[in-house]
Amino acid sequence: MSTGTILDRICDDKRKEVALHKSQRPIQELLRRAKDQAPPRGFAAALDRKVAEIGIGLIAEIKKASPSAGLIRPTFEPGQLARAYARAGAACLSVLTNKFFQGTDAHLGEARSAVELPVIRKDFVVDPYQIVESRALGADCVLLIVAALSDDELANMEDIALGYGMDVLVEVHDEAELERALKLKSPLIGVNNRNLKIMKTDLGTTERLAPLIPADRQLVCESGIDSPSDIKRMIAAGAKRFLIGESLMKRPDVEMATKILLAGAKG
Ligand SMILES: O=C(O)c1ccccc1NCC(=O)[C@H](O)[C@H](O)COP(=O)(O)O
Repeated sequence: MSTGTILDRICDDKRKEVALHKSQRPIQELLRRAKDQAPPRGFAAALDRKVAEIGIGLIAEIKKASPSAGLIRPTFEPGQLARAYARAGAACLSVLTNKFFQGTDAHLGEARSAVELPVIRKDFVVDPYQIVESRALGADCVLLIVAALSDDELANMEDIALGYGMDVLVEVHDEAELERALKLKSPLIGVNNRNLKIMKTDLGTTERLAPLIPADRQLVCESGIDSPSDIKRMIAAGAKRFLIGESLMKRPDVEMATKILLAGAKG
């Protein structure tokens, strides 16, 4: 019988998957592939540019399914979705490569090769091997979830990612995790509004944590943003950068839905 949160379950599964990958693809091979990649596209810089240009930096997520919502988008073509998001004015893409979200590593390459936007590999990193693997797949940024890692693991994996020139999005859910995140070097601090214990989103999380984020860090408001009024509320709390998946993925016309969200947030 499984205990703990969904995060515990996903991370336990990921540890097994990484052990298998290590036996199939030795680290030396990944190191070579990571070295052969073109340089990262500059994820944080792309967000900054969009914030300067239109006031909002959107990380638009390519997400087929999720543990909380089940199947979100039955018709799913990462390249097409990436182009739709790019046309609508997203700054960056997030691509879920985790099987709990019906994501695959191939989705990342398909989305990234379709556009010029930087891409975060959205997965559950539990081992430094996955940082090298992410770069070998072409990722421009990786996610480190504070709740899933020790301080030493966070610092080590952040160093490896920064060494490749990738950006790192450090994700927190509460004050204690934020305190730990601020010991790291990365400027991008993701505040995830999704409570993984009860699987509900609460925008009050960003409202609570935003004032605790120093001016030299950039808040990324993650999860549960459904409408222009949600974005307006989060802007009032101090957010300019957003990670949005489900509310865009469930619309048949993703480009139009993204344009409406971005335009409505300004008005
Ligand atoms: O989305 C889930 O159900 C979920 C469950 C367990 C761990 C993580 C989960 N989501 C990951 C994310 O951070 C979101 O995909 C991302 O912030 C976008 O959120 P949303 O706009 O609510 O799809």
